[in-house]
Amino acid sequence: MTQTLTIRRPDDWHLHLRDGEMLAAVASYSRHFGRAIIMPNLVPPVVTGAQAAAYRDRILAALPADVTLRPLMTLYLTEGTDPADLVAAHAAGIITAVKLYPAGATTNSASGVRDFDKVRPVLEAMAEAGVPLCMHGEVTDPTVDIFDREAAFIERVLDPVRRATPGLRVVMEHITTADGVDYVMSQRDMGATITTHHLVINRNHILAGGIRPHYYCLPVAKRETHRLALRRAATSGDDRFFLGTDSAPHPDKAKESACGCAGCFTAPNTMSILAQVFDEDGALERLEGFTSLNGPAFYRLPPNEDHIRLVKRDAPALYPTHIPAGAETVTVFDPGFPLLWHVEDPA
Ligand SMILES: NC(=O)N[C@@H](CC(=O)O)C(=O)O
Ligand SMILES: [Zn+2]
Ligand SMILES: [Zn+2]
Repeated sequence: MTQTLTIRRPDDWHLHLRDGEMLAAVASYSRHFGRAIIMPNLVPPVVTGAQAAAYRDRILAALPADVTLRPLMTLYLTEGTDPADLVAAHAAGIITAVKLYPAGATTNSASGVRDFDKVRPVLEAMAEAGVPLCMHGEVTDPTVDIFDREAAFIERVLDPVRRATPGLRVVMEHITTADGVDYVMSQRDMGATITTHHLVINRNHILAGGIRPHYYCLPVAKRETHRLALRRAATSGDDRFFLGTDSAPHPDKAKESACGCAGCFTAPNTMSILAQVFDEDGALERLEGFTSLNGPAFYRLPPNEDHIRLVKRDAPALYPTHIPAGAETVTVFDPGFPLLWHVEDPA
């Protein structure tokens, strides 16, 4: 028995495509998405409008001719960001948003913000010009337990910034806790992305029965009650929540290491996994809102015109377990259950 579901083409509101050989290796795996917000944490980071335009051109050059993904660029906010350059890049359509990494919070975040007062003029200019701010929501205070860093960020940074900068449109990226869900639900004019993997794994998947580096990402997956809160938020139909896969490829050598880096590579099988998750929760009719409607509404963009079709079959959809990237390999996220939903594109 097959079952089909046709939805507007989805968008990915948080994606790492990297650069060079890795970009060439991973770009086509986001083929089902219409648009993607491209994260700027390259080495060195994308900090000016000119760098964002050049990076966008490298992405477009790396995409095969039959992939229509449109990259929406972001700038990496530093304490030295020039508000005039940022506002001009937004007005010219080069960037769609700006990304804030607390310094040291995650992969390639050394140039991030240490002193939030120093970026106050930039945030005010962004509020004025309507440029959304995407935040990696974790404090970096070494005295705060890593499982509490998102909750501490809400109290110490996110809420104070929102109060101090009325009109600033904020996306709390890759929320991982019930605290994140509750905060977003208490606010207006704010969005939150939820990743595919945080709907599937909790911290036991990383740590019980052996350490599994391919499930390690930041913010780190929390306990099961938090995963269930994310599932409820994503499948609720509440338009403040939308998909940002945070697909973040790293060479296997860098993950399977004494100090393995953070990030799950979910681009290849994300839509199959999400269909499975929403199906399991009896919420298939709300999948389109999460993947294809709520994000554009927040970013004040029209939804994609075209569609993809998801088909549930008896035989699972097959995805590679690893992909080659130059001389390296990258492990594809393993959801741990068969993926009965196949993506048919074009619909
Ligand atoms: N999510 C991750 O674990 N890693 C991301 C960075 C990020 O989004 O924080 C990466 O760039 O590898
Ligand atoms: Zn992040
Ligand atoms: Zn990310």
